[in-house]
Amino acid sequence: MATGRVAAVVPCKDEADRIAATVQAVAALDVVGRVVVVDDGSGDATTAAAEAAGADVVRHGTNRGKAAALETGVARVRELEDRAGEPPAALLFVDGDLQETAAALGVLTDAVLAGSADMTVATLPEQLTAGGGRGLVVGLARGGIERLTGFRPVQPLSGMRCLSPAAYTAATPLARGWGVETALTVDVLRAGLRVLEVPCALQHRVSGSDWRGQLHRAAQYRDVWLALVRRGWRPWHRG
Ligand SMILES: O=c1ccn([C@@H]2O[C@H](COP(=O)(O)OP(=O)(O)O[C@H]3O[C@H](CO)[C@@H](O)[C@H](O)[C@H]3O)[C@@H](O)[C@H]2O)c(=O)[nH]1
Ligand SMILES: O=C(O)[C@H](O)COP(=O)(O)O
Repeated sequence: MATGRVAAVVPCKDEADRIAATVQAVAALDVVGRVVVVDDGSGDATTAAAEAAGADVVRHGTNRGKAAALETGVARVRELEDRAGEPPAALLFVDGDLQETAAALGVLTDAVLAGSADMTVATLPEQLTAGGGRGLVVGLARGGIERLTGFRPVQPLSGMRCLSPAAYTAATPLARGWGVETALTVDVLRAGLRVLEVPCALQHRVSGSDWRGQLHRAAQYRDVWLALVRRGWRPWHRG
């Protein structure tokens, strides 16, 4: 019986307006037994909003990036589950900005709990709000992953993932910052485990084309590039 066997980890920074709806939608999934939110040094009321929504919240005193927030969240899950005496059957990584659409995440857990995949990755439909990206970061991650593993992901940066304990172990320590998703896919596949992309009706806050959005993409590009190079990818390798 899968009820309550999945532990959700929600990394977030400055998501006070969105985190409560996200937590409530995830907690309402039968398969989810625990929701841990990691407030990654927010300057707003993210912690209070997540606690009011019923999440277990851990807070970073200063911002450490998404990968560090995920690691903190998994450590917290382990601490809580050790006390309860039963480790989770799977981990569910959830971005804090999905709000009510996080209710669609249940489909990610099926294949992992059934043992037919070790990591599932959500692919998102077209977003209601247009983004300001030109596909550079996505292209870098997709090509790099394909070069290193032979697998060509549709949405390589998607952070909504369900992992078996073996998949998480294969990917730790996690790659830094925004490199985490790209590295997860490479590391899990290289461990001989199975990765499956699963369509999921999610909507998230997309980055715009203003200077803030472009700065964000520059940081994503840097982190994905570093994650790939540290795994043996070389920029002059076309792919
Ligand atoms: O320092 C930070 C910054 C962001 N976040 C949280 O990380 C998640 C994703 O960040 P977001 O700003 O929404 O990034 P996007 O560019 O929209 O994200 C896309 O690309 C990222 C990889 O670059 C993935 O992590 C995301 O899942 C994917 O939606 C959100 O919950 C954030 O609150 C942190 O925990 N720490
Ligand atoms: O907006 C996005 O999808 C991400 O920030 C990636 O940007 P990109 O379009 O430059 O790959």
